[in-house]
Amino acid sequence: MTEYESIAATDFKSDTVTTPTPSMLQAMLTATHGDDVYKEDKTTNDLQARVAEMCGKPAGLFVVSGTMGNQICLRAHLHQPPYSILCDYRAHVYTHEAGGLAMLSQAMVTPVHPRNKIYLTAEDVEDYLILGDDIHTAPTRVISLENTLGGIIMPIEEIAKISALARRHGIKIHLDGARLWNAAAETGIPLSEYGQYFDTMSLCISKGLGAPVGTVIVGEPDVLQTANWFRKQAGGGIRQAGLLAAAADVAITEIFPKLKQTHEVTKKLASELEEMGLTFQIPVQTNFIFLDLVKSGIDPAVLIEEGNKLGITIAGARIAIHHQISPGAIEKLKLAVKKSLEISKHRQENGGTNGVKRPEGSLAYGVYDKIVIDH
Ligand SMILES: Cc1ncc(COP(=O)(O)O)c(C=O)c1O
Ligand SMILES: C[C@@H](O)[C@H](N)C(=O)O
Repeated sequence: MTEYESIAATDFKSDTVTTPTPSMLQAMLTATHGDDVYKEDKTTNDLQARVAEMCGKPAGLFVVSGTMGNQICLRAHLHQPPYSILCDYRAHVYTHEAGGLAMLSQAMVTPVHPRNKIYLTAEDVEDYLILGDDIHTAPTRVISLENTLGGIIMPIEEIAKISALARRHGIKIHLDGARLWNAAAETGIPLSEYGQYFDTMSLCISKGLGAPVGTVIVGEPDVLQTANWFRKQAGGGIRQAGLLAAAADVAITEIFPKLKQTHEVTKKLASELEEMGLTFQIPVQTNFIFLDLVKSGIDPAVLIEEGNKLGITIAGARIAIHHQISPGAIEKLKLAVKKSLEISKHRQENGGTNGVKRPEGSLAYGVYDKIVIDH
């Protein structure tokens, strides 16, 4: 396969920017062209079966995005409002899915702050479950976990305890597994071992795995049939889905095995940034580095600007590493950070402020660091 350089080679804003490899594009040319709304596309059906089997689940459904995957799984678990969904206060399903839980599911959310400030524990969850039928409440009907969350791997022992807690109370449990591939690659734990603890899981193939489009949700056939109904309702029925499924299939085969290497690149960069005096908001465990710009006194606007001058894209405190990031871009990122530190030091030495302060108690999550630039 000929060497190529992706436009994502210099883009640190997310791992969603990964672009299809030549082999993915090649596979698209030979994909089947069945109509997936009628379940007639072999390439799509084969992908769904492959991911379901990897996760130890009986059924899979190909959808166009992680947001759709999460929202239709969660909606499929909900039957009679009032009800609520319990999740981490930073969870993507709560913070970055356009209010879908309120609008599509008409659900209340119980956003929980982990005591350890890193990942939810069974103790955290148990303290906030809404049980019983008190008419003042919206009982918890689904627990939604995220692994990885901000690159953090949730220990499977904790997942097992939370799953047992959910099942003890007849509560459904969903995993936003947009980056479960990263957790599995880093821990060596098979997807199927994670799958045993969840009623549904949503796995994105369009992030670190690099497919152009697509997520596969897995679970029991009846639940996915209901989810498929909501997919269709949202206009998510896909005609010749095989073109996209073919690329996704190659992404799993070719890029999933490379994720561990991406994590090593991330950790090496993190240690070099630490040597420069940087600190991080949360531990670096997979493919994300969350710089603590407040502690280091770096103004995010300066960091973004210094990156642009060097021809790389930095979005803020979160540095996302993926398989298409070039070694040259890594060097430029370190230079941008070095320059930003110098500018901040110069400002402070001349009586200025570094212009950065974080509202109390906020742990920024998502694409941009939610900090106030106090000009
Ligand atoms: C953890 C997590 N879950 C779900 C999603 C949603 O995926 P999509 O952007 O494909 O809707 C994202 C973002 O891409 C994410 O980071
Ligand atoms: C922005 C957010 O939705 C996306 N999932 C990301 O991690 O970049």
